[in-house]
Amino acid sequence: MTAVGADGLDAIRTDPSRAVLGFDFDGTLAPIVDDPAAARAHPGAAPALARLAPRVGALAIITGRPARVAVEYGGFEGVDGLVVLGQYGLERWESGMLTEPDPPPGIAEARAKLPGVLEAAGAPPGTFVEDKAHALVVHTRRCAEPQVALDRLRSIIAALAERTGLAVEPGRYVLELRPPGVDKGRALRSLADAFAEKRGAPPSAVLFAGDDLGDLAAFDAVDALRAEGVPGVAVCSGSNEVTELADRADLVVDGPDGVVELLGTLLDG
Ligand SMILES: O=P(O)(O)OC[C@H]1O[C@H](O[C@H]2O[C@H](CO)[C@@H](O)[C@H](O)[C@H]2O)[C@H](O)[C@@H](O)[C@@H]1O
Repeated sequence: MTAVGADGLDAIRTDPSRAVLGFDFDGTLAPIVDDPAAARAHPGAAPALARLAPRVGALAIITGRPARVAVEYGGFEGVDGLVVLGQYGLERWESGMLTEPDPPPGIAEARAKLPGVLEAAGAPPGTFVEDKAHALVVHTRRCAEPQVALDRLRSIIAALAERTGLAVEPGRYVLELRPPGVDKGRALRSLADAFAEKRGAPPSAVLFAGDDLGDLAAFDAVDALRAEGVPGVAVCSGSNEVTELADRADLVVDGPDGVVELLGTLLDG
């Protein structure tokens, strides 16, 4: 644990009612599995979030998943006060209400071209596409050599993104084509700013926990808030697939088991 991270945790425990907490879903609250449709939150996640929600300033899941999917797979429907920011902040779910924009026009073109592009690139057996309406995700986890497959597809997915006005979000054996202009850092920042506006004072502390490259933007937001005087903690849900987050984190825990254990200690003031 870094010294500034320990200060951030102390600040949360001292004044939880003004703390802003954000959690990634896959790999952080839900163990990674081969089939994205089979992912489910750790059984302790929803109960721990339900205990925290009424006691903290803001509590959010910030995920690449569609918000409705995260709510369903997480079992978060009954967690009063929880906000789910889906598709990297494009969508907002709160108290059963979902707000989402129309999909960007480039998605339809990318959807039409992607099968041909994958075939022309010689995408290995096991490669498949997850269609999230606002984004398309190319998965290689089920290939015989997932990293080799991902590396083979990187440049053609980047070229397709360029042609269709989309951004590429790389992740754990995935390359995602998604709308530009959103990321988890902006999403976390918007939560902190909304809290400050509503309460007339900045949060007492901010925490974000994640496991994948898309979570680094939220770590950047924790750093930026810290530079403005808000104590912060960046938590890495550790895995042997991604090392970049552990290098940047204040605290590394043992995957979703470790994250759920941490959730249970955040009110131990
Ligand atoms: O922001 P997150 O909540 O971490 O979502 C990011 C992507 O996660 C999903 O893929 C990851 O989890 C799958 C299920 O465990 C796994 O099979 C895959 O290899 C992982 O990359 C999801 O399918 C994507 O749509 C999300 O963007």
